[in-house]
Amino acid sequence: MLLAIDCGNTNTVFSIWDGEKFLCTLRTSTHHARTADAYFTWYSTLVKHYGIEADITDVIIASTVPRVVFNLRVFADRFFGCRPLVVGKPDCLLPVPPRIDEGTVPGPDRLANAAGAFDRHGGNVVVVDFGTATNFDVVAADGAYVGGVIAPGVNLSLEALHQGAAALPHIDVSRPEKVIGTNTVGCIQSGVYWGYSGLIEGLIARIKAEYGMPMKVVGTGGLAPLFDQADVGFDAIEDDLTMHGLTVIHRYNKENGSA
Ligand SMILES: Nc1ncnc2c1ncn2[C@@H]1O[C@H](COP(=O)(O)OP(=O)(O)OP(=O)(O)O)[C@@H](O)[C@H]1O
Ligand SMILES: CC(C)(CO)[C@@H](O)C(=O)NCCC(=O)O
Ligand SMILES: [K+]
Repeated sequence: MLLAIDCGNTNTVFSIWDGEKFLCTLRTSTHHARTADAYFTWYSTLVKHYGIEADITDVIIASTVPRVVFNLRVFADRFFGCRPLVVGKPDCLLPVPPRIDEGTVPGPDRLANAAGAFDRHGGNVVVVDFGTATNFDVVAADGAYVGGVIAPGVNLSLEALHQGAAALPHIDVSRPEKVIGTNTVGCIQSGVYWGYSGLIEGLIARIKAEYGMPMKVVGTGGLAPLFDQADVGFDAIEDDLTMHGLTVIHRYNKENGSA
């Protein structure tokens, strides 16, 4: 069985893949100082709690935080006796290499999104991924990741507003009915929700115009369903897209002798 690990700047997600389906998904905050033993204590407690019989033979990691990879390698080696595939490292093959400016190191999560989107939709896709940042990942007809957009994430924007403006409280993002807020919270909610909806809609329109061919738009990440309520232009919402991409990359490496 495969353990797929997606380390974002905020959260780290583990999913167990039995070759056909995900048996479970576990989430913890990302901390570079977390040791291999701490990962295993957390992991084994939850796997036992869910009553899962997991015989892990393979591990694949996509990390946007380079420093966490060392302890995750130790974790894979110590507890599963395997050398993990690390997306973005030279020994991890990609089904299709990215086509971006030389010297650019694309986020491994974006490479996984591209592989996952191509497998499900066959290219000419833009993935909109809501995490710490909101990234738009453009996947060409042949499955190559060809770039996109990085915008400040929704929760990061709210936090920045709270940090930078003494009289503004911290609030959670939600969909206000009205655009014209009549209290402070309502005004902030409108600015972030309707402002961000405009950002998404506008960027999708500009990406499509520049790309020049019909594209599918797939939303993923925790806040995708909330923004789908504003009809920003998603054709599909797939909350497991990054993880699915990791299983695709893993399978490709197995088939091509690199894992
Ligand atoms: N209505 C909401 N308001 C605020 N946050 C929400 C809401 N719904 C979901 N979330 C957040 O979305 C997160 C899940 O998003 P996701 O895993 O895509 O990104 P992340 O973990 O925040 O970022 P990264 O992947 O960059 O670490 C959850 O941690 C949750 O806090
Ligand atoms: C944009 C984020 C932060 C999104 O998780 C991540 O993919 C990243 O750190 N990327 C590196 C830069 C790039 O993708 O071009
Ligand atoms: K993510």
